[in-house]
Order: sequence, then structure tokens, then C-alpha cells
Amino acid sequence: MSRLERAPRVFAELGSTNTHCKAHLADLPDGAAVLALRQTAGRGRRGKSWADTADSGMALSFVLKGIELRQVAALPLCVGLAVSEALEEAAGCRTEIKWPNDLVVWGKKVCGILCEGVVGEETAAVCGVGVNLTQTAEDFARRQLPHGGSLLSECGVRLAPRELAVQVLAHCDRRIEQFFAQGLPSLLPAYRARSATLDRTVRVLWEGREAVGRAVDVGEDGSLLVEIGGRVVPVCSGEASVRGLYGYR
Ligand SMILES: O=C(O)CCCC[C@@H]1SC[C@@H]2NC(=O)N[C@@H]21
Repeated sequence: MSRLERAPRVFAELGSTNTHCKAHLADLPDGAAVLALRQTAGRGRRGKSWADTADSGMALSFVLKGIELRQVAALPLCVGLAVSEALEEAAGCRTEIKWPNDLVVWGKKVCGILCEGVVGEETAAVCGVGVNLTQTAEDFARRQLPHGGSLLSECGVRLAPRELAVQVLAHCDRRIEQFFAQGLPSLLPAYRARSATLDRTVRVLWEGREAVGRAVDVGEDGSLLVEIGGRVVPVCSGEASVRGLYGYR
């Protein structure tokens, strides 16, 4: 029995699939999935925008109801792993995971994930997945996104959003079931094996301060463990921004 809808509800245009799911949460069942063929006000992490995906990307969100708030913090890693696996299957191209859940190929970001907790009568999460499908290097250069890439520009593969969404939902379903049954620690070996961050020198920015250290592991709660000045410090994704010094943003 699958929890996530296998065939998403398809809209020709939405502002943001995440915003749509949050606004219609009461009417959407647990596991509902929404795909927009064009997104006019896509949202990214840390209040950033996620550019229009008309004909060039996949904008997909799904709803998880009855989730505990503490689980929402670890969910992005689970979804990042699942989408990385889905892209490998669909595009035949290995994506690495930049902690917590940006997916990169050759250091270029091809997918961003935004998981948001919603507190109401019952706690829910809305997870949004944006995949760059067909943009060219020139498109990213024009938009001043030197670290942006697409599955076409980095892997040479042209995928259609509807078909990819079905594969992404199948992989998310499997990993989310594991996440709820066995917890994040059971996913960490597979997550670590795809990490673009571990064993790298990283710059951690939080509350206006900056420190350079080495990313040594991911904790059981999903925090990044960074060795700074001989001490291992857990960094939570909600609190700090982590940038790799080499190879990726
Ligand atoms: O890298 C990021 O900052 C996260 C980007 C998440 C983009 C996706 S596209 C589908 C869903 N709807 C949104 O408005 N955002 C997410």
C-alpha cells in the first residue's frame, strides 16, 4: 500500500505548489501530490525564490499529514536521498547531496527541496521538489546562477515532468515509509554514500558569524557535524547556512 499518490494532480499553472498545498490542506488527503507545469512564484529555502519552471523544470509537492514537528526537521534528508535515487534511475546520472538536501551533479545544483511544517488542528508537512530539466548553461549564466545546472546540461538527458514526477513519488514513498518505521538513522548509510559535503572543508554561517571547519558526519537528528578548532559542533539546517569551499556553492 502506498502512502503518496502515484499520479500527481496536474495543474497547467500555479504560483507555488507548496503554497497551493498549504492553502488547500484541509481539502487534500494525506499523501496528495501536486504538479505544476508552470510555476510563477516558486519558493526556495531561506526565503529565496525558485525560478519559473515553464517548459524547463519539474515543480512537485506532496502532503504528509499527522507528522510530528520533530520529524519535519529530519524529513528533508529523507526526501533528498529519495529524489537523488529517483534521478539516478530516471536520468542514469548520479546526483550528490549537498547537506541538507540540494542535489548536485559535477557541483551544479539540479534540484532543490523545500519541506515545510504546518501547525494546525493536526501537524502536517508539505514537501516541494524542484528539478531543473532542460535549462542550458547560458540560461543560468543570464540569471546569474553560476552554480545552477539541469539534467540536460549536466547529464545530457531530456526528461518530461509528468513521467519524472511519478518516479520521484515512488522513491519518496519507499524512503518515507522507512523513515516513519525505522527513523532517520536507518537512512543515513545511503545518505552518507551520496554526500557531497562530508569530508569537505565547509564555511558555516550563523547569526552573522562565520567559521571554517571540516564536515565529519551527519547526526542521528540530521544535523551536520562540523569539526571546528578541534571541537565537533552540530549544525542544524534551520539555524545555519553551510557552504562548501571547493567544488560547490
Ligand atoms: O533549493 C531551494 O531553495 C528549494 C527549492 C524548492 C523548489 C520547489 S519547486 C516545487 C515546490 N514549490 C515551491 O514553491 N518550492 C518547491
